[in-house]
This record gives sequence, structure tokens and C-alpha cells, in this order.
Amino acid sequence: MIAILGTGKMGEALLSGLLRAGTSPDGVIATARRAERAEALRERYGVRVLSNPEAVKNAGTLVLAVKPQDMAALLTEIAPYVPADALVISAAAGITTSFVEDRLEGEVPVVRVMSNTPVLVDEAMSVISAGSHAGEEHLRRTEEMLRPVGKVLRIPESQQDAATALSGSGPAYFFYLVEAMVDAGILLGMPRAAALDMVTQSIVGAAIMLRDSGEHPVILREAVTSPGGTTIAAIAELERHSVRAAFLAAIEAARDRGRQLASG
Ligand SMILES: NC(=O)C1=CN([C@@H]2O[C@H](COP(=O)(O)OP(=O)(O)OC[C@H]3O[C@@H](n4cnc5c(N)ncnc54)[C@H](OP(=O)(O)O)[C@@H]3O)[C@@H](O)[C@H]2O)C=CC1
Ligand SMILES: O=C(O)[C@@H]1CCC=N1
Repeated sequence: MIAILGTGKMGEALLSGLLRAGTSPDGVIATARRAERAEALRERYGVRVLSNPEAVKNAGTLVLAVKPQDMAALLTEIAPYVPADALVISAAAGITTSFVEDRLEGEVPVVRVMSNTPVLVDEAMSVISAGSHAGEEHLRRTEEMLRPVGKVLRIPESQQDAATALSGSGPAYFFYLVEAMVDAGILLGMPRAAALDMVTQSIVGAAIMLRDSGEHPVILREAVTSPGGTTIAAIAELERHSVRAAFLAAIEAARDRGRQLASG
């Protein structure tokens, strides 16, 4: 039995992914803070929505999907009820496995996960790291849960904040880029819907080429960039505005913010 504690955006995305992958609604318990949220989850997915202690007592795998700022309170609430042989999977940005271990009784295996919202379309990037009481079996169980909803990589926990900044937050950067490019289309007089179609299909096509061709992104970009042509005129402007430097600084800021999250 899997319990998802704190079924908000990520928790619901994981819940829907588990059900799409064939887990029966009887095999998942959700928890929520608000009664109307609990009712919506029951109606939408047919799963049981229980209190945190009831969910924890009944489950072998606990997925903690509350905001980092709510994690300490959740752990205090569930600590007396966590079964000794349960696997605890923490999905929160910035929360270390030792933060979770220190607030639970005994030597509970904890796996830290950073996934991203493309879980909703089975194209998540999830990175996982074992805590000090988790071993191969716990990593494998976590992989089995996450693989149906996308790609899973094992990384050292020391890289988790960097991964959060790159792939956890990553989809937001691409949506931001799409917004900016659609605005450029509007500036050039395109209808908004047509501009959105053009940009969306370009980003989908580029992403699939990148994933499936095995080519380095520089080679793929060079293939688009004709001497004296349009693309290099655009790239010259991107360089003039230090867009690459902005990405380096932005992702570093996201990594640094991740490091602060456990302290509120
Ligand atoms: N959104 C994203 O792209 C990603 C998020 N994450 C991580 O996932 C976690 C959740 O993020 P996200 O889904 O965006 O946030 P949400 O706020 O959408 O989800 C958290 C949910 O937990 C509920 N909650 C809080 N405390 C409790 C509690 N004690 N018992 C039961 N439910 C509780 C909240 O209730 P209420 O609705 O009342 O606030 C909310 O519904 C975070 O730790 C974040 O770092 C990781 C990767 C990507
Ligand atoms: O913005 C955040 O803090 C969360 C973590 C990764 C993506 N969203």
C-alpha cells in the first residue's frame, strides 16, 4: 500500500501516474489538509483519503509530498505511527534524508526524490538518492514506482539541490521561454494562437531531436545556423544580452534557494 501525504500538485501528479501505470485505487491512500480537497481526490480517483496517522499505519510506502516548509510539522505528526519496515520517500525540494531520519523513530529507510511536473504526461525526470538506512531494495522500489511516469536516475544526495534547480524547476524555464517567444511573435504581428502553435511545435520537435538523435546540442544548433543567416542574427542578440550568463546565475540561485528551504 502506498500513502501519498500532502496530495497537492506533485502528489496528485504522482497519484494519477500510479493509477495510469496500473496500480489499483485500492492500493493507494491519499491525505489532504482541507476537506474539499479530500473530497475532490476521492471523486476524481476513487482512492481512500484518510488522516495522516491512519494513512501511515496502513501503508508500506509513504510518499511525503508537502511543501518543504510543512515537512517538520508533518514528520512530528506521523513519527509515532510509521511502521518500522516502511519505506519513506521524500519528494520535497531542499529536505535532506537526514532531516527526515532525525524526526522519525528508529532506523527508517528514507529515499529522497526530485521529480518534475511532466509526471502528468509520463515524461518526468526523477532523480533519487538513498538515506543512511536505505539500500538497494529501497532504491529499486522507488524506481519501480517512478519509472512508469518517466526517466529515473540515481544521484549522490550532494547533487540533489543542483538537480532540483535543473530538472525539478526545469519545466518552468521552458514555459517561460515559450511565453517570451510567443510575445516576440505578437511583436512581429502574429496572432497569439498561431504564435503559440509555432513555438510549441518547435520546442517539442527540438526536444525529441535532442533526446532521440544522440547528437550534442551544439551540433543540432549549428545545423540550424546558416552563415550570414537569420539564426546567427538572433543568437548575436542573445549573446549581447548575456542570456547564457543569465541561465547560469538563475540556476545557481535556484540551487542556493533549495539549500535554504529546510530552514523555512
Ligand atoms: N510543483 C513542482 O513542480 C515540484 C514540486 N516539488 C516538491 O513537491 C512538494 C509539493 O509541491 P507542490 O505539489 O507544488 O505543492 P502543493 O502546495 O500543491 O502541495 C502540497 C499539498 O500538501 C498539503 N499539505 C500541507 N500540509 C499537510 C499536512 N500536514 N497533511 C496533509 N496535507 C498537507 C497542502 O494542503 P493545502 O492545499 O491546504 O495547502 C497541499 O495540497 C514540495 O515539497 C516541492 O518542493 C518537487 C518537484 C517539482
Ligand atoms: O519551486 C519549487 O520550490 C519547486 C521545487 C522544484 C520545482 N518546484
